[in-house]
Amino acid sequence: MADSTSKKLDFQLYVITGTNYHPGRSMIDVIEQALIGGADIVQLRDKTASKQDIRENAHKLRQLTRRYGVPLIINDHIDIALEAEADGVHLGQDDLSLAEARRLLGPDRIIGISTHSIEQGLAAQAGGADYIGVGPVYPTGTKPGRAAVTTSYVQEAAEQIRIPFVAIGGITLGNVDTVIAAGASRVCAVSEIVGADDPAAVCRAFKARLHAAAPQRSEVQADDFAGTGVIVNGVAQRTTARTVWELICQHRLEDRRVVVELDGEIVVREEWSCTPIHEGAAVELVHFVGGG
Ligand SMILES: Cc1ncc(COP(=O)(O)OP(=O)(O)O)c(N)n1
Ligand SMILES: Cc1ncsc1CCOP(=O)(O)O
Ligand SMILES: [Mg+2]
Repeated sequence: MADSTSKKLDFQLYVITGTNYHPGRSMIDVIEQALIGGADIVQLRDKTASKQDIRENAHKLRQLTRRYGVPLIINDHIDIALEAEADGVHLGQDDLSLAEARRLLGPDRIIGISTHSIEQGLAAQAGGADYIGVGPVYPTGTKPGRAAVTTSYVQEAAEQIRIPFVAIGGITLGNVDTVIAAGASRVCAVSEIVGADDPAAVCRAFKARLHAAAPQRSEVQADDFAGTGVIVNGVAQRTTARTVWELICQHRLEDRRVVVELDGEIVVREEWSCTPIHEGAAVELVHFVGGG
């Protein structure tokens, strides 16, 4: 079975594989770095490998994403998604139709649809897509020959689309603030993340920007979730943070030097985004002020 028992899609940072961007490094290592940095959802996309290789990578990614409690989406191949027990598929305008995909996948699996105009976005929403891709926002070598939709479509999507939409295409740390300002609260990147020397650091930086733009997002969306009771620096409180990293962001400490102790044990920085916050957790967030 896929891991998502409900399809409540709660993500900000979507990472897609792109092995051509990291010669000499394994796809699993690079994606694990992205997960350590806080990527919330992973897509396996490989337009050149044999079906057998994609199948094997799907199984490896399924194991990895399961360890991090993160959904796995397979690009294009419904049969591989089912076989690898992925959480869903991503399909483009020229791929299998949404109706046929839903028939094959059933109601519980996630279906994401690429859209390049507000008309396509509204059609995918009406047809039962779980999320839509909005892009490419900027021209990108990862999808050569596809015209950019620009931030105008991001703005239209923010005004009119009621299911989650994710901005994709040429998004970097240099332009993500513009994309967020246009109305995106979720972004997806390939080359900027998997081509980086330090994918974890790039993901942390993306998450900090997304969180700075919408610090209340999870509180607003979590209408059926009153939060986890925790004690932070001796103060009892409820938090919607799912991980140590999210808690740090909620306390606006993401850009500070912080030492974290959870139930008396130090949590090293590399583990912040994969360390869950549990009910009753005692957390010490020690940050250093000024000087060095
Ligand atoms: C999140 C997301 N958005 C868009 C795409 C592109 O899908 P598609 O248009 O089918 O193109 P290919 O990826 O198959 O080349 C995507 N994969 N993911
Ligand atoms: C698959 C896809 N679909 C629209 S843009 C894109 C590629 C995004 O890659 P990058 O983040 O490297 O521009
Ligand atoms: Mg496709």
